[in-house]
Amino acid sequence: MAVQPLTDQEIQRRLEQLPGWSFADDRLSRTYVFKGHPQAAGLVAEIATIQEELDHHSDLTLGYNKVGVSVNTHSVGGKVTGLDFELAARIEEIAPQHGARTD
Ligand SMILES: C[C@H](O)[C@H](O)[C@H]1CNC2=NC(N)=NC(=O)C2=N1
Repeated sequence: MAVQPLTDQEIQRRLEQLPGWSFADDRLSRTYVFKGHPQAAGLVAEIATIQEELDHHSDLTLGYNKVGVSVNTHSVGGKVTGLDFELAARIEEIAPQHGARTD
């Protein structure tokens, strides 16, 4: 079955498994905070690899010690789908390895 937008209720249910992520303006978002720039940049590089593997791409912002991730699914007109949650879960798996703060 083709990818479909999730209902608000389903989004809220899935967000319970992703502490730190939020839903607003039809996007899933999270900011990660690091000790410094190399760690933040390292996460961005690994996210890029995962995004190519999934063929699903977030908007990333790299600051001095922060990485912002924001994603929805263009092919359904910019709504949140299971693909966005799949990417978020993959990023959550690797962020601690780059020293992302857990607070
Ligand atoms: C052709 C290519 O598979 C599509 O454009 C993919 C690429 N990455 C994507 N990323 C996101 N976030 N949404 C999409 O619909 C999407 N589509």
